Amino acid sequence: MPGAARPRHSFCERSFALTKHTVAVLGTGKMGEVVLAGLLRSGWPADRLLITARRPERGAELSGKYGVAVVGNVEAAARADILAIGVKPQDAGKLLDEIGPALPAGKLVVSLCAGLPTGFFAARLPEGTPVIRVMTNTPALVDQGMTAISAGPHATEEHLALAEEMFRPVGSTVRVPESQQDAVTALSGSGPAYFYLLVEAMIDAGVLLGLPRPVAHELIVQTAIGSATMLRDAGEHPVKLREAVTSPAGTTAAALRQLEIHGVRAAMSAALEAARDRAREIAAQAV
Ligand SMILES: NC(=O)C1=CN([C@@H]2O[C@H](COP(=O)(O)OP(=O)(O)OC[C@H]3O[C@@H](n4cnc5c(N)ncnc54)[C@H](OP(=O)(O)O)[C@@H]3O)[C@@H](O)[C@H]2O)C=CC1
Ligand SMILES: O=C(O)[C@@H]1CCC=N1
Repeated sequence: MPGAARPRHSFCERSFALTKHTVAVLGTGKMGEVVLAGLLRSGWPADRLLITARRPERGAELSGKYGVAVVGNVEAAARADILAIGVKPQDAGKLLDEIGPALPAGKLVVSLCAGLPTGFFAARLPEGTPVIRVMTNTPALVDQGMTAISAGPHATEEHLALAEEMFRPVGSTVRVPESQQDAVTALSGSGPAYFYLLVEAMIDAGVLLGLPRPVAHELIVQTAIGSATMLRDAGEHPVKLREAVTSPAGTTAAALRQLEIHGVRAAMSAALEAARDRAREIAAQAV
């Protein structure tokens, strides 16, 4: 994971609300680090950030890299205004048992956890604690993240705005009803992995066709970037963009035929359903 780059916005350029808040990331693994690095890149002062880690060596690594204080979960919960929960869903219950009983009033809890409903948090935290559920993704590392935000119990417009302030500097944000979060997780939360798998498969196919691997890699990565940029900027439906590539009786039509024969659409649909179902299962199994 990359270190904190030069801030793109100064702290004073940041909006109103956040300037007075301290954020703690509880459970700073891959996604917690993405959030931490994003906040620092966007100009958040390191002295307004706290992190927790289960393993001391992980804490030391992060504090050396980012210059933020590593504290225990209970201390983080006591000192910070916003608690970003970055542990795996399976570890969330234990963490909440640790911080819940002593959690002072007025904290905002922002869950990054896939599958877990906000009710899971509310049931383990003092009555009245506002909870927000977000589903972000790893491209936030390069400020191209996609973050969907849902209000849970006691979360007000101000809390939603705070969550947006946290994630907007690292990509796009959208508000969705919490009932849509498992589908969001299947699409954009896990989505980067699908693209990486496709790219990997295309590179391998290029090698099979006789291209040197570095050449195949460069060809496909740039093609992915170009295609993604057109999807975002061309204002055209993906079908139109695909049709523009597909010459009559040409190479693309021959390839697309094979993709259809091999069930690429059905595979995508089944994959996303499986991800959605797994999110539901995680929630059902959470203790
Ligand atoms: N990876 C992704 O692309 C995405 C992940 N998410 C969500 O983000 C969350 C984290 O996922 P990810 O970053 O991949 O997982 P990681 O395992 O990388 O991160 C979880 C971290 O939490 C630490 N941890 C566990 N329990 C505690 C505790 N009690 N106190 C302090 N730290 C603790 C773990 O420590 P240790 O190192 O010892 O295991 C680990 O470093 C999950 O809930 C996941 O659903 C959401 C969107 C995308
Ligand atoms: O695989 C997972 O469970 C997490 C949630 C979305 C992306 N990674």
